[in-house]
Amino acid sequence: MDSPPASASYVVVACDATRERTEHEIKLVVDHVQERHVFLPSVGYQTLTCPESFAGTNFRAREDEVKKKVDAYATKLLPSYEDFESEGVKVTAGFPIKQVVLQEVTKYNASWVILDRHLRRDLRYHLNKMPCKIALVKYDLSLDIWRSHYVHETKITETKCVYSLPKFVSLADCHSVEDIEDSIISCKSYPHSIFSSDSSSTIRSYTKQSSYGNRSRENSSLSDFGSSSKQDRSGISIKGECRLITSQIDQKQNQSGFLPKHSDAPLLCTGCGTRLSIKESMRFSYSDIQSATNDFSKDKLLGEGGYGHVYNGVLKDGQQIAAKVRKEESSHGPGFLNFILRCVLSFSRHKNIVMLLGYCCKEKKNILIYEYICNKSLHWHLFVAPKVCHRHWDCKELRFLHEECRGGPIIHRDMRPSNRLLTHDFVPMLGDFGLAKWKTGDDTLQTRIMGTLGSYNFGIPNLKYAEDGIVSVGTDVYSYGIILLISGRQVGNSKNPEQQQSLRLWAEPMIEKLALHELIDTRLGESYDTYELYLMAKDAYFCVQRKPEMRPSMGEMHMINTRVT
Ligand SMILES: Nc1ncnc2c1ncn2[C@@H]1O[C@H](COP(=O)(O)OP(=O)(O)OP(=O)(O)O)[C@@H](O)[C@H]1O
Repeated sequence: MDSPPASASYVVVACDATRERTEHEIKLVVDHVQERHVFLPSVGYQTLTCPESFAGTNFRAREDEVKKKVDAYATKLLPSYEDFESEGVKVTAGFPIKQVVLQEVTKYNASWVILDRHLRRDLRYHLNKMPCKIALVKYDLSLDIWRSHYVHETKITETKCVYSLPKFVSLADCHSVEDIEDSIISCKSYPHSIFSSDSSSTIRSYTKQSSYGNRSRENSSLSDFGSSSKQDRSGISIKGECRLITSQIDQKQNQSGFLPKHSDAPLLCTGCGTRLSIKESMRFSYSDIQSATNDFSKDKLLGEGGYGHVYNGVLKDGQQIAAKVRKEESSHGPGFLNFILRCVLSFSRHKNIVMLLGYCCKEKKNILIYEYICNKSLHWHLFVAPKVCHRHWDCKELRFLHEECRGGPIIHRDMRPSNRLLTHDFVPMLGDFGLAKWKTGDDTLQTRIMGTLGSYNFGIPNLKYAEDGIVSVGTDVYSYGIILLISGRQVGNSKNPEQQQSLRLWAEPMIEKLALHELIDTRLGESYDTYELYLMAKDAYFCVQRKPEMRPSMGEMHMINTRVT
């Protein structure tokens, strides 16, 4: 392990200042961290209450305007935090957040960066760019340590949380960066005083296991971790602890049926430890699927869609699967062709697209085997158990389908909340290619859609499509806009095109007036991010433009969002 540079005694705390709770969090840090540098990047849609609205303005010109306003807001915000300066804390406001964090870490040679929970989206960026230690404050003020030591090489291939502390590190007793480390170690050495007994978080419970017991001592050896490793009272080094925790996670997974080989596979979800291992053969035997799903038992049934029943299962090597069993049995004819088409289209490999692991055909039975996505669908989170407005609106997967696939764009045609599956980190995964089409020729796909309008597409598209049955990539863009609009709001039967259209008519004037809070379901309370709400509303507004040519492409959406956030 590399030692931090001798001069480094700064902790950079990066917060999104538009959030109400942030002030409490900042105070928590400021009250206890002396002679540290607190950095406060800030953006806010309130600054955008300009007389103009989104309406009738060129999309790109509007974005430039937005950036100027946000910059002005950041400058205005600084004086209100001057009090902190007298307490030996430096406050900086700036935009875009991630670049200013990087700038401040470099300038102050900071040894720690603590990101507030709303900056989770930038975690990977920071892990890639910064050599220092990195932690993330979670919703319950507990702390995830993402890097606990200095590194030379910051380029990472995989991000995963090293360990979690169920409470915000008690900074009251910390007088130096080393103390923070000590605090972390001692938390782990005396779990009963610090760790909650809540076992809902798997990482937390792994951490709890790893913090005491003979095994942890046996496994920690100073020679493993370099001479600069710090030791706690029981002789456990920080890095040793991290390594130990990783092995404990693997051990835990093995206990729950994961075999060693699978435990090396890349993590799909850092929340629950689900992994994805790709098989050598795409063809699965029927008996393997039968035993993985307990012979397609009812308690393994995840749900039923138009295509068939979907069962959860665990393969022999520990890989979790979702097996979609086609309702209509066929070994030839249109039904079988549809099965083949789904297979082919599902091969689109992207980190935000549910991966098809393979297929299984037995006599007339056709089964598609997908990776299992562990945290239900966006539909479930919005309508069945709405709690927090999560950032689920990245459109990377659509950009990939529309703009990055070899052989031309793929139009998904079935974008709806139930097709956006989520991990415990709320990473969206697009599933179900049952209606997808390769776009051929010019701007429109001259294919009349089979099936009823209602069952075809949740966001019925493109009024043009509804009228003459022609789809384009703009169809997906429209559906995506509708998904953004319904976020946090139950709109009755989401398959009903008339309701979708009235949702657009209802939302448009509010967005134009920037009365954005009125868009949000009251059940969400204060638990949403105002700036994200602004971005969502803006994106939705443009995506559901009546004329497809007025809608942005997914590439433009992505570019603008990465620039603004
Ligand atoms: N890969 C998966 N991982 C976890 N759950 C899944 C997966 N695929 C589907 N499910 C769940 O199974 C249920 C049925 O999914 P399915 O995709 O068949 O529904 P659908 O979108 O209505 O289907 P269709 O478009 O074929 O009508 C849903 O609750 C969905 O959340």
